[in-house]
Amino acid sequence: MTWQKQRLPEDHPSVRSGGIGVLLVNLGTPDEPDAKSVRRYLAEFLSDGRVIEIPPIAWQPILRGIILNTRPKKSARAYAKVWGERGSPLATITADQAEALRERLGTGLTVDYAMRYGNPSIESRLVAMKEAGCERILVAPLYPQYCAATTATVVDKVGQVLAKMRWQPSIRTMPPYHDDPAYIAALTQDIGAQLQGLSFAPEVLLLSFHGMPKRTLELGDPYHCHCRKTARLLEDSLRGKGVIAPDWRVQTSFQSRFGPAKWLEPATDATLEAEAERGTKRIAIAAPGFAADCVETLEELAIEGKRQFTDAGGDNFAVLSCLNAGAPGMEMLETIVRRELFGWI
Ligand SMILES: C=CC1=C(C)c2cc3[nH]c(cc4nc(cc5[nH]c(cc1n2)c(C)c5CCC(=O)O)C(CCC(=O)O)=C4C)c(C)c3C=C
Ligand SMILES: [Fe+2]
Ligand SMILES: [Fe+2]
Repeated sequence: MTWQKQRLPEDHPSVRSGGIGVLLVNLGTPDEPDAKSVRRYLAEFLSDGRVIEIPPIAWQPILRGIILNTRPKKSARAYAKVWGERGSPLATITADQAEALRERLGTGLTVDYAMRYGNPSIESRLVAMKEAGCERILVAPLYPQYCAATTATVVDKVGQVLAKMRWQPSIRTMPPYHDDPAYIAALTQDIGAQLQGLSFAPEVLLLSFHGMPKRTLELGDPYHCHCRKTARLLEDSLRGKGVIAPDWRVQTSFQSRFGPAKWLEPATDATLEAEAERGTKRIAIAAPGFAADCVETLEELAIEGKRQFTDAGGDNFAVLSCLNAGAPGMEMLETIVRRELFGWI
């Protein structure tokens, strides 16, 4: 980034320009694990028409009258179980990913992170990057599988922020990377290392993705297909590299159902129970669709999932960590980000 003072009239404001930035974006999380903070976060998240595809006139009374009076208390209890010294795991890990990427890309680039809902907001970070002189910004939604409720809403938000700027930076957005060889290789390496460290040999490796209303698949959202393709490529890679034994089964499921509508199936909780009931004693779960561990992996899978599996008769249960800011995941992110910055750096 350059501090351009050359040949400006004395009374001309100084402007920073010429910089290039990368903005990592994840979903968002409450500021604190209490009902008030969770309520504020859920109110923003669940008011997004990309997330709840019901007309606001019908949805807002349900949201304000029922959901925001019941769910925050329950969700806050889940967040409290996984909250770390530095705060929400999702925010902490995303900050660590930005730091690690900054080190890998070198000092010539500005690397920051934002949350689609909550803090730090996309608006605050984009404005800060522009003020720091970034004229070109790569926005990188940390979602391997494209989904309107996640990827598209980040791009929508960026558009809303740009709409308020007189002097806009040029923007690129990182594409989904569900079938990128760098992503499959990172998962293979990371999952392989974690499986080797287990004290038991699983009979089943369950790949659990965040769910979506089934209707979105019928409306043309590629999310389900992206998840299925990731699962297929990952299983092929794990088998091809001898990471998993030939007799292990690899299953795919969808977690975190929200509301009464039909969601993608099979559901993770039902799969865990069904596996235990058919006699599976040892299971490992990976969540390849989450770039960072969060309440959905650390509480819903690691705590609730374990209870569901063992209550139904299972013995050994392990949830593997997400790629987070570890070397395989950061290697992948650096590869993809450098590719998307082509021509800019
Ligand atoms: C990884 C992709 C994700 C998709 C697709 C997704 C869709 C989706 N989610 C909800 C509702 C909730 N999700 C919640 C948490 C949450 N969701 C994702 C990711 C995806 N969501 C993450 C990374 C997180 C964790 C956030 C954290 O702070 O750790 C929650 C909040 C928690 C709770 O109350 O259970 C809700 C609610 C919908 C409705 C949806 C698609 C329509
Ligand atoms: Fe979600
Ligand atoms: Fe959940």
